[in-house]
Amino acid sequence: MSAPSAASSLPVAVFLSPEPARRDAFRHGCGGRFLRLLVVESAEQAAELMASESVDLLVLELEGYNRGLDLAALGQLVVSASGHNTAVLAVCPFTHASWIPALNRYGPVDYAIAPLLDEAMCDVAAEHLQRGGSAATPASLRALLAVRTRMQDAIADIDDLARMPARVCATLASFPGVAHAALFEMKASDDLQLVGQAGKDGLDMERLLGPAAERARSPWRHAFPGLVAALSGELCLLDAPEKAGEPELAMNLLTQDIHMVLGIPVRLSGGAERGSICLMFEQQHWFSPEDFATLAALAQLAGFALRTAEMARDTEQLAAQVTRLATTDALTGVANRRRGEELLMQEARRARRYHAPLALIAFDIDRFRQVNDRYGHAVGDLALRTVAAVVGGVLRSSDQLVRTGGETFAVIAPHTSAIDGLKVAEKIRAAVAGTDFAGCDRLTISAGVGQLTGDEDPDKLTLRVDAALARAKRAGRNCVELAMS
Ligand SMILES: Nc1nc2c(ncn2[C@@H]2O[C@H](COP(=O)(O)OP(=O)(O)OP(=O)(O)O)[C@@H](O)[C@H]2O)c(=O)[nH]1
Repeated sequence: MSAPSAASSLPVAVFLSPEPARRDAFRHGCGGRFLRLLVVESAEQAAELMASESVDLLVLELEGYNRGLDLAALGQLVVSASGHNTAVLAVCPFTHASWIPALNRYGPVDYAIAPLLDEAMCDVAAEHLQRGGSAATPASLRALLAVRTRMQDAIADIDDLARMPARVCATLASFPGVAHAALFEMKASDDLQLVGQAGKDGLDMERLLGPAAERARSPWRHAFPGLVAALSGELCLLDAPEKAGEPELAMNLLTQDIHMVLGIPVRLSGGAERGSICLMFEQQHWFSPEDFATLAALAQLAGFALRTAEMARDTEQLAAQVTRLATTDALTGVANRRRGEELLMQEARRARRYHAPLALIAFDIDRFRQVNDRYGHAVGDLALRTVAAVVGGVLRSSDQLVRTGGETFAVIAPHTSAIDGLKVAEKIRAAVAGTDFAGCDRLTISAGVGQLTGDEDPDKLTLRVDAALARAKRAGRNCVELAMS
């Protein structure tokens, strides 16, 4: 690029905007600053001009492209500008900052963040030309690369997945100039959750943005970069809070000494799920193309971290569900036989340790075969569910009801002696006898009750209680028998 040699020979500039009003405004406001200022409406016109005469500066006014940017056409223009030694300045709307790294892939492009007042725009263009574009800042890139390495370490610690989002934020907040880092995740179409934050004391994203429930519908969703990036999937760079057009938001940020906010979209899976990284800076910071590439890599890592944490949560839930299925009787919802055996072993150990009594009750529905035979299996099933519900309703919360077989159940009753166990069994018998069963006659149960003795094996107690239950059947049913010791 050829810098202006003297004030008398101001450089030649081309200003490209699809919007006539913007072209007029720039021509009137900034025309006097250039030896020649040519305004054009399309990339083709700009390319023709650059081919026919020497152009020092090409200003791409991207605000007019909100409804769709022809990246390939503008990219070709950047390629041609770099071939002609023409400096390129993109004036990019803050909500579409991803256009900057996208254009950077075609060649060197400096940027300014819009909206800009006309006067400020002329100053930026002139400044840009005088300093010969923005120099890359290796120190900032080094710092960003160091953050990336620390982020990889933070993610590699899979032993503490629940704290991963917080670790990721703490790592992001260590980038020089970042006062606060936050991670947002879309949990549903209107549920944007703050999953982690770290930074300067007193800076709290919840307080800044208000209640989580309204975040995705907040009027600031078009203004605050963390929200814009998560909701639209666009890189959003607000380099001055007042540019967002939300005075209250600007005041909140400036009160906290925040002068720049960057929102980087985060992809959570191949689909539409997404989130964002939100970095708040105390000072403005210029990003080189390498910086943008590193920020994109950080967003990928953050996406991986969130996905991993989510997968860990899913696996935990799945494991809990498998355990529940493996230990629960599908028909009645009470503990199944296998779980019952485990519970009895556990309670026997506890009873011994604390020298507390433990009672076991086994009960069986009387002549249940007749229910099935007369009314059908479906009515029988419903009766079994009703028995489980009725008995569950008369037990203490510390008692465990178990379905040990087809129409046989057991109750493990901690801190319960044989005498008290007899009372519980009697309560069960009376409750079942007093219940109306849908679709069939009244039902009764027979029960056997026993108390764990000394160092008795729980299996032995089960045998004694089953024998007592058999005696209750022989005694005419609808009664309770105490197990012999
Ligand atoms: N509907 C239904 N019936 C079941 C289920 N499991 C076992 N049964 C039935 O329960 C009945 C048990 O019959 P028996 O063992 O002869 O005992 P009973 O008819 O209750 O007679 P007593 O126990 O001697 O009073 C059988 O008809 C089984 O088919 C089940 O899950 N659903």
